[in-house]
Amino acid sequence: MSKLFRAVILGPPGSGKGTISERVASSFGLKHLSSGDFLRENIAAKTEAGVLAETYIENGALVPDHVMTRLMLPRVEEMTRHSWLLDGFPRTLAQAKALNSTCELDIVISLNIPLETLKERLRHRWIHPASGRVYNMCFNPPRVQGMDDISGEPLIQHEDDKPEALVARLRHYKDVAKPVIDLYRAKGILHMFSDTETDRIWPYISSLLSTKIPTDLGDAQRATTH
Ligand SMILES: Nc1ncnc2c1ncn2[C@@H]1O[C@H](COP(=O)(O)OP(=O)(O)OP(=O)(O)O)[C@@H](O)[C@H]1O
Ligand SMILES: Nc1nc2c(ncn2[C@H]2C[C@H](O)[C@@H](COP(=O)(O)OP(=O)(O)O)O2)c(=O)[nH]1
Repeated sequence: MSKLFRAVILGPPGSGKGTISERVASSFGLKHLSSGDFLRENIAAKTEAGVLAETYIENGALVPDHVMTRLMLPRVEEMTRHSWLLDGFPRTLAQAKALNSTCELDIVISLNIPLETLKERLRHRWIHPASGRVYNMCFNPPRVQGMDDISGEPLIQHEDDKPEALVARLRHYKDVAKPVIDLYRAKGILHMFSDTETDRIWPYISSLLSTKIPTDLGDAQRATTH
């Protein structure tokens, strides 16, 4: 069997992690594992971890490391036959160390997007809460204003995407993410991308992954996932 490929995508809220992860998943056949989606599934299913996490998320706080690692590591460990891209985890140094002890990463993609761009994007971000589908009223608007394309249900805006909450949230992200980025830089697997537009970053990420991912992997995995 060809070697599996394991990647992490890092970046502040609104940097395009979800958007780029979807492109990586469909172009290279990697599984997109999103901590936010996984948390929402657990909250909806009222699992023990979901119940624990809910209050933190409602208050705009990070879920404690021990809850996150208990939730995410088994999910990562069971992916023994698939290549994957982790989005939203690890978020702290403790989570990054826990992930290190579970698996070896091939690359870490880090998105470096100017603050003004992030503020502008998140101001226009609307979400379908049940699925986590994300829209942007300028970049990828829904087909019908205010409604999810698939379910037709109403879209909402996160309280913490509103301008008042944003600046503090972005500052907090920077403090927490810096040691994680430093760790991956020291390991020599960090690739940083800076721009204001996902469409300009994407060709660079795509060509980087084309050089790193074994050529037969994309086809083999696509054949098993679709
Ligand atoms: N690795 C993590 N560690 C701690 N809390 C997490 C983690 N991942 C997600 N969360 C919690 O779940 C919430 C939703 O996560 P999600 O990644 O979907 O959205 P977000 O914080 O708005 O980030 P982004 O805007 O980057 O997508 C976060 O605000 C946080 O409370
Ligand atoms: N205008 C503009 N908006 C963009 C671009 N890339 C992504 N977006 C939108 C989609 C979302 O509404 C918002 C945040 O993107 P996301 O993929 O949810 O980011 P993240 O929070 O997962 O990191 O910004 C982009 O390049 N330009």
